[in-house]
Amino acid sequence: MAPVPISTINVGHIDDVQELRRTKPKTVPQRFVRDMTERPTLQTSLSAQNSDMPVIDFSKLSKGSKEDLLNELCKLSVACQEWGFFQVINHEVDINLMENIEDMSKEFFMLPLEEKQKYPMAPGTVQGYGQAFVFSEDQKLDWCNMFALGIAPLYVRDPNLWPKKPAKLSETIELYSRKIKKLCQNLLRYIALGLSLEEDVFEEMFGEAVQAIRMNYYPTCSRPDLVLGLSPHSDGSALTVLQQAKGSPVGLQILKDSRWVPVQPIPNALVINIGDTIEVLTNGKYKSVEHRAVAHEEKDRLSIVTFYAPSYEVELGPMQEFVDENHPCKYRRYNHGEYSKHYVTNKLQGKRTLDFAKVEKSE
Ligand SMILES: O=C(O)CCC(=O)C(=O)O
Ligand SMILES: [Fe+2]
Repeated sequence: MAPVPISTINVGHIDDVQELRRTKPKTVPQRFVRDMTERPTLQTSLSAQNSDMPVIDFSKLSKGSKEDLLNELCKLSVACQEWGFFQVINHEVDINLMENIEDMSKEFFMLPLEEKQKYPMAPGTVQGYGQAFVFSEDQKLDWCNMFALGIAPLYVRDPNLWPKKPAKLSETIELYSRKIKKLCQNLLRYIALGLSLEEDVFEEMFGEAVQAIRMNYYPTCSRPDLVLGLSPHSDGSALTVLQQAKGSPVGLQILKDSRWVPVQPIPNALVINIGDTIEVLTNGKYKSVEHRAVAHEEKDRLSIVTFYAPSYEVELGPMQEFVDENHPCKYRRYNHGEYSKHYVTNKLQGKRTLDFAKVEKSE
């Protein structure tokens, strides 16, 4: 994703959260303390209640009877309309591979700071080790360390940022990303079928898809009630695939009916969410839902997140199938590369990133 001119950015000193935790375990610097309205303990956040987020059985889509397929497509469609999120089980991504990437990512985050800082995330960029989307000194920081890499096409890669330690992490990321790509391609096919579209419509439209990976490591926090692990946002992708490491506490929350609903991890499942691209293409029928992560007092948490999006050259807008007199066109057409630039620079303004493409209502 295109960087903002670095000369224009002053982000001040950004504490490394793991170091902060190690050296001053009781301290939460002011820059991490959220305004009252953003804190996770407000009445608006549900904690006791489990979410009923739909669970899709991938094997029923790929290998089931015709009846299984139709039932599961129907569930998938409801999930995308009402939740924008679902968990997928029996997804054909090898469990050992998932464990390997988890273990190695944890090992990476446990390395000394000097080692991790060999791959720095420069202000205004979104690849490398550090905090993404920090653009100003006044901005609140997330209680999180991130390590992000562009995966595909090859031109989005920065080879200097691919880690040398642990020895097999880079190789594992490569293999994992190929399997997740396959899953995204398949899910997009089923999403198309569930919308009564040709099954290859998204793949053909997207061209050479852009794929990126981000590991989010949330250290424990002495005051999880004051901070956020990750600020509220919707994803700028078409689809996002999120793996929660084994033993992770509940951390992801999604905004549903104006309440923050926690996502209960299901062992070996992957969490999938609809990103902004699919919301635009379906003219808002499928939702790119806001979500955030909260910190935890006793348990650290790791998530491994893949973003799958169209090629930057692609022009996007609502498909004609989703626009009629009852469903007026909500989004204008735009270039996905331009949108991606906007996404990176605009997250700090607390606006929905899709406002970029909203069609103004004329009275
Ligand atoms: O760690 C999580 O659960 C959320 C991650 C996420 O939303 C993201 O990386 O975009
Ligand atoms: Fe996200």
